[in-house]
Amino acid sequence: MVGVLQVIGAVSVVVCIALLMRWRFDPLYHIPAIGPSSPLLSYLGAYRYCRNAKDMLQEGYNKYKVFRVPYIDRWIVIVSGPDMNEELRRFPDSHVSFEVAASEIIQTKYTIAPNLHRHPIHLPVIRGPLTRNLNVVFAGVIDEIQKAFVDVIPINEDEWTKVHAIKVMAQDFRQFDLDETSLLEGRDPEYLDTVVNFTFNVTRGRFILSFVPSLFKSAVGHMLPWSKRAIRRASVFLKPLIEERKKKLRQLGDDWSDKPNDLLMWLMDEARKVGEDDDLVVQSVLMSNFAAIHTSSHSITHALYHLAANPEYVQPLREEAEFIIKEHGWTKAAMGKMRKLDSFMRESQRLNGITSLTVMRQVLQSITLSDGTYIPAGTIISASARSTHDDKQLYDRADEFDPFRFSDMREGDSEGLKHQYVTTSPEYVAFGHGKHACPGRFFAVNELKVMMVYMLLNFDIKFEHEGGRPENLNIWHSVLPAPNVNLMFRKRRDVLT
Ligand code: HEM
Repeated sequence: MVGVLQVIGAVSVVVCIALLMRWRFDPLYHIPAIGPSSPLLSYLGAYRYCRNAKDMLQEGYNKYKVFRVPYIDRWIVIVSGPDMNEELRRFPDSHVSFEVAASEIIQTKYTIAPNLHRHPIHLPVIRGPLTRNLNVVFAGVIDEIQKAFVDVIPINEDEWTKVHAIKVMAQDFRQFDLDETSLLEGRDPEYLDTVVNFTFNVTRGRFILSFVPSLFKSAVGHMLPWSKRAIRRASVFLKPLIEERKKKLRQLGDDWSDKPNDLLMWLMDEARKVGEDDDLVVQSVLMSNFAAIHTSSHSITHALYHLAANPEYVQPLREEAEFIIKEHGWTKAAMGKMRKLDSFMRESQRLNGITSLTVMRQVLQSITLSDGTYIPAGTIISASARSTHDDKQLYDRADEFDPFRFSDMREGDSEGLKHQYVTTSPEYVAFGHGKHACPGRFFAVNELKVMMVYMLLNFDIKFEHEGGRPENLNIWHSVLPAPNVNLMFRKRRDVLT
């Protein structure tokens, strides 16, 4: 018995020494940690970061130029302030990589699809044809939005109708999910659910993998069922459509005069360029929707919460929208002219960006930052969007929602474009900044504006229960609109009661 206890004691001592050595000789040891950094205790810090990332990031931002926060299974190094944000985005792809960081954080290979990890064809499509064809896509989007609203917000003539904002906005976005599949006869509910639930399943898979040691990640990752199931289900709907288009391509080639100009066709073209088949097209439709649906639905929900909390802003926004639409119709040009709305949306996103961390990169070759901090290869490094946007040196009354702060800045300003919703800068990183800033933002901004204008012009909106704007929910660095909140919609009357 004594012998067994001695062995257990000796093993425990060896494990403790090994953990202490690993901690002491961790190449990130010299970077200040927020929360405890010692072995095991750092998990308490990770638990706190999960619930309270905002405060921990703010603490680091106030104290240090470079610091680290504990994520589930690793440390993330954070830089503070616009000058460091700018420095980070300037590192070349040979030294730091957005793709590797994203795929490490999301575990793309297992939670989305291995093929997509090798051939991210959605990127050139979103950057290229989707953005170039915004005018063409725009007409379809307006049509779809109008149809979608009739489906998801059934309004009674004179009564208030209860609407669960997050759910309804996500439903709305799935109904015009960037490709002709949304126009499939009857908008098949199974396909639409597959698209929307995909995000949830990616998050679930990622969460499970975070508890799996690196050595076993591949084995466990390959066993996760959800992305395979989603790809199978989406294939049932997409593959016949893809096949039909391929047949036409074979028959007509360049003479196909009414070749569709939509996401599905652009993805098919891109897959052909990299020598891949229909599976990659299906995966990239899902990936595009993954990138688009929840980001957009959360952003608009945040903005609606501000509108419901501050009904005094409804009138100026309505007046602007009515005036501009009268002159320019429901066009992309009209959306571009709505500066107050643009500012309202940008300000909502300044305070409620979908993530507290942006400009995230994985270091491929060790780098040294301008303050002398050495960052070894393999580290994930990021800017703190949350704290940058709360910085009182950058924004007057930074903690207040001031909806027209950006349109006021644009008044008579030769740098007007600098303050529009799509523009990124070291001070405004809600869409990231630099080469890997969100490529879908040009599409998203127009889409969100059309939805806001539609709601402003057709509905009165208030919270089900009074008491102001509900607090956001922060889980790790994700910033979600308060769940379980109902908004009340009513057919618009000119005077709000
Ligand atoms: C308001 C809505 C949206 C928000 C707030 C948003 C935000 C972001 C952010 C913060 C990033 C990471 C950038 C970084 O950290 O440097 C990102 C990347 C990305 N977004 Fe968006 N996004 C939105 C809508 C969309 C839409 C509609 C699409 C697709 C049409 C899209 C496609 C992407 C893609 C593909 C990336 C990865 C870029 C890359 O790999 O270089 N996003 N987005």
